[in-house]
Amino acid sequence: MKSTEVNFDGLVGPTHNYAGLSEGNVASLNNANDVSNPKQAAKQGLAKMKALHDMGMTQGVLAPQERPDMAALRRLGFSGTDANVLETAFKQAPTLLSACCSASSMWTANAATVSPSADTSDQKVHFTPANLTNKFHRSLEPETTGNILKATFNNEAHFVHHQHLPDNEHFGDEGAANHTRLCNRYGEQGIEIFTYGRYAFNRNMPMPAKFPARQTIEASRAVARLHGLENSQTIYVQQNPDVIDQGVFHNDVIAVGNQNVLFFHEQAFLNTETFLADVSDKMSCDVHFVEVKTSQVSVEDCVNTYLFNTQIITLPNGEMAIIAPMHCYENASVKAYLDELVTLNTPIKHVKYYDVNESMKNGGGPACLRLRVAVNETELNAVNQHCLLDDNKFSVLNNWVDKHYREQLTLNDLRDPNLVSESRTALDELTQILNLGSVYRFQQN
Ligand SMILES: N=C(N)NCCC[C@H](NC(=O)CCC(=O)O)C(=O)O
Repeated sequence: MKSTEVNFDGLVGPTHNYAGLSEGNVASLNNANDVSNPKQAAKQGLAKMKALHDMGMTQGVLAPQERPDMAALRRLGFSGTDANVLETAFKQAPTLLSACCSASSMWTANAATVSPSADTSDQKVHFTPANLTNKFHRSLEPETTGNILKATFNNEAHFVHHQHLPDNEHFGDEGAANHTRLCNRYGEQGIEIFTYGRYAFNRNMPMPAKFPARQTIEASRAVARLHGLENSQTIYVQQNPDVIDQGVFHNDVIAVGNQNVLFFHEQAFLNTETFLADVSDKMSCDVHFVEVKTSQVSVEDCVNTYLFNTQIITLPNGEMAIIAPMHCYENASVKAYLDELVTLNTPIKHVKYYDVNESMKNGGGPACLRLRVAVNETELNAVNQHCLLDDNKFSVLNNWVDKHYREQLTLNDLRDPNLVSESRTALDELTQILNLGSVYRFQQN
C-alpha cells in the first residue's frame, strides 16, 4: 500500500511574542522584548505550508493553543475579572504573564512523538504528547496538545493517543525534536532514534554544564515502551553535552533524518562511531550518512542559521529537497555548503529557502514548525480531512489570519483584555474551519 509522510505544521497563534523565555535557546534570549508581528508570523508559516503543498506534498495543519492561558494565571493566584488578572500579573509578575501568553505551541516538532504503524506492535500510529517540563511556558501545552491531536487523528481503529509522561523533570520529554525515524520506504518498518540529553536517575553520566538538557533517557525509553517499539529497531543516543552548552537545546538543531539519509554535524552526538555502526546494523538498506565537519560549518553557524533545523522531504519524483530558512541563504559558508551538497552523491538534490523569520527569532526553524506523521492510504483517509491543506483551505486560513490577528504585539500589549476575546473569537472560528469540536477550555465551560 502507498505510504507518505505528512507534515503537520503548527499555525502561529494570535499572541505570538518575544519574551525571552527559553534559557539555552540563543535566539529566544537575543530577541527578548522585540516587537512581534503575529499576522506576519502566521502568514509566513502558511506560505511554507502552501509551498510544500504546491510541490505535491500532503500538508496538514495543527491548531494553536488558547492564550493568554487565563486558567494558568488563576491557578497561580491572580484573581478577579480577566482584566484584573492580566493587570495584576503584568504589575507583579510580568514574566509569568508573558509565559502564559506564549504562542510556543506553533513548534509542533515539540507537540508529540509519533511512531508510524509499520513500527508499532499493534500496527497503529501512536502519539505521545510531549510534557515539555523544562520550560514553564511550554509545560502549559500537553493537555490541549492531546485534545488537538485526538481531534485531528480521530479514528481509534488507526490512531492511539497516550497521555503525556509524568510532569516532572525526571521524565522531561520534548517530543519529535529529539526523535528521528529512518526507513527505506515510509510504509516499511524503520528504526526509531531517540536522542536524549541526560540521565535523570544517574548523575554520574555526562550532562551539559551550562544549559539544561531538556530530554532524559528515561523519558525516551518510556515513549518507546508506550509505542510498542521493538528493541531491535530502537536506538538511544546521547546528545553531545558540549553542543547543548553552545545553544543546541534540541537535537533537531544539529541533526535531521529522512528515509535513508541522516544529515548531522560531527559534534552532534556522543560516541558517534558506535552510533553510526548501530544505525547501519539495524537498517535493512544502505544509509547515506551526510556528516558536516566543524571545518565546513561551525556549531555557532549551525545555531545561528539552523542548517539542520531544515526539513528534508521526499518529493513525488523520489528526489529529496531541503527546506531551509533564509538565514542559511544569507550565511556564506552555509550557503556554500548547501550549494555543494546538492551536487554530491546523495538523494538530496534541491534546496529551497523560505522566510520564517518571525519564528526563527524565537529559535524555531522550518523543522520546528512541523510534526511528521507517516501514514498509509487507509490511515490518511482516517485523518480529519479538514486539517489537510489544499488551495481553498490555504485561502480560508489566510483570510482568517487577516480578520483576527494583530499586526504587532509588545509585552505591554499582553495586559489588554481585548486580546483574550480576540484570541478566543479567532480560535472558536478556527475549530469550525478545522472541524475540531471543543478542544479549548474556554469552549468547555
Ligand atoms: N527545535 C525545536 N524543535 N523547537 C524550537 C522551539 C523553540 C522554543 N522557543 C520558545 O519557546 C521561545 C519563546 C519566547 O522566548 O518568547 C523553545 O525554546 O522551546
